[in-house]
Amino acid sequence: RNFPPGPKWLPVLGCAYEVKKLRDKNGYFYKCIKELTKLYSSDGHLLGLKIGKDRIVLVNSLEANKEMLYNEDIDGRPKGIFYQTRTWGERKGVLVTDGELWKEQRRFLLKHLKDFGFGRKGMAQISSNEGNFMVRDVYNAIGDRGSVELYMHNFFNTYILNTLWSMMAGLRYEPNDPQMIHLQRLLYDLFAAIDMVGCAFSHFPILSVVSPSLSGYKNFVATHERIWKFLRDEIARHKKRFDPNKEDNDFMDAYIRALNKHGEVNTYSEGQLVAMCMDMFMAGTETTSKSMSFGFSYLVRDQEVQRKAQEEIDRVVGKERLPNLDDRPNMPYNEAIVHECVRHFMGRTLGVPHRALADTTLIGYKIPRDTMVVSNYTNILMDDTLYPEPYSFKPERFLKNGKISLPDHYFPFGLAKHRCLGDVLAKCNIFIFTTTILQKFSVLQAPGQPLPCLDHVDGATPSAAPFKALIVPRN
Ligand code: HEM
Repeated sequence: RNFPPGPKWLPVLGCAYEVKKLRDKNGYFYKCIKELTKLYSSDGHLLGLKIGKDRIVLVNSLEANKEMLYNEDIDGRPKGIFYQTRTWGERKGVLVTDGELWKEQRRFLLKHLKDFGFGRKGMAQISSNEGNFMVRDVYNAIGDRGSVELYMHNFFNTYILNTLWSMMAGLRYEPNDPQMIHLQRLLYDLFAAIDMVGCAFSHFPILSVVSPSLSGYKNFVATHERIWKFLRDEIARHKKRFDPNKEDNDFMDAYIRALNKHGEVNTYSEGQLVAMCMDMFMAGTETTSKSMSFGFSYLVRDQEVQRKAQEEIDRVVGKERLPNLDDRPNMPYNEAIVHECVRHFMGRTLGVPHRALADTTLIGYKIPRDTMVVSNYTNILMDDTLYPEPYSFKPERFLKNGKISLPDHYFPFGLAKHRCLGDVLAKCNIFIFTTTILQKFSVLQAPGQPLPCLDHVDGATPSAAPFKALIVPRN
């Protein structure tokens, strides 16, 4: 009683059939949520669903989202086959865990990542170095031809991964590294096949046994097995060359030192290290590169935005040196582009699911313990009363009197205890990579190709539809 309004629940299925029907009709999960909210919720704040075994509440309004994110009774993360299969049946990592393990490990992760530059000058330097490699690679691709056509929806992936991986594992990869191309392809397909609230086998776990291929379970496990192997191999290499008398080179070293010193005590274990690396690999790269995929699809479509960004870059940085993070305070237009990229990405998806740790209430509705509670960012970041013409790319919406001004309703990285821990890196990378590319090149519609399409690829993390752009040196 007093559960948030939504479609009727049938035995076993819940309202899975109605959700599937509307999803197929609309093409996108967010459109399906919008239609269901309109049909069933008179105040629009919340939508209550039951899909198979999962009781799910989608949090639509700004008011309800703020209340939810600050409610400590909703600070859990979901349990179940989907979340635990990621980490070989156990609850590990920092992305979808809660309680003492999450608290202790999140603290350790942040403390030690800082030793390797995270959130500090070193991080900006790492990002600038990757910007340098990126420019080198584009010039190489152009050769003596004067211009080159490149796929832009995934162009930044490896450079973004490198900024994080150099702090996590002391490594960087070349964009044509076959293992990296393969891993990124696996991740892209995986994220397109699932939603933030799960997938067929998580709502109906029996499907993982009776129909492992069709339900996506087999693919889910196979992708994770490859990622585990990639990470375990790297951890093994780190362990082999670990020297207790030498300074740690990266986060893996710091964790191995802690394990060597104290053993697998409390929440510390080698499995936890693998899980944390996987979480960072997934949460840290897909999100930023897909934000940039949206940004560049709009920059190709709207040359006036590109022109204004380049005018500011030329005025503040000039042409001799590459942009760096110290330039950001003097480049509000380009900083506003960063926020607009992130808005377009998060505005097409849901937050990382929370779970009610106890019976509680939200906007006066009852939320029973173990309900999955998920922020509907589309509703906030694409609300035309908060962001007029929400599907246009308008950096100006984050500027006031020529300075950055972020409204209270802009929180694409979440709020409170589970707030994203990588926002500083994400914003640093988007700023450095966008300004570095636009300083050196113009990014134009490729001849014979349509303008980048605004329909995106749906999934747990949405992506701009694949598109090519023509890259022309500005000098
Ligand atoms: C544009 C880029 C990004 C966006 C939009 C984004 C957004 C978010 C959001 C909305 C959450 C969930 C907050 C909640 O549950 O209430 C989150 C959590 C998280 N993000 Fe990000 N993120 C981005 C980049 C990154 C990066 C670069 C990293 C790693 C360096 C990262 C690591 C994490 C982790 C570990 C969590 C879980 C935090 C926790 O539960 O304690 N994210 N992010």
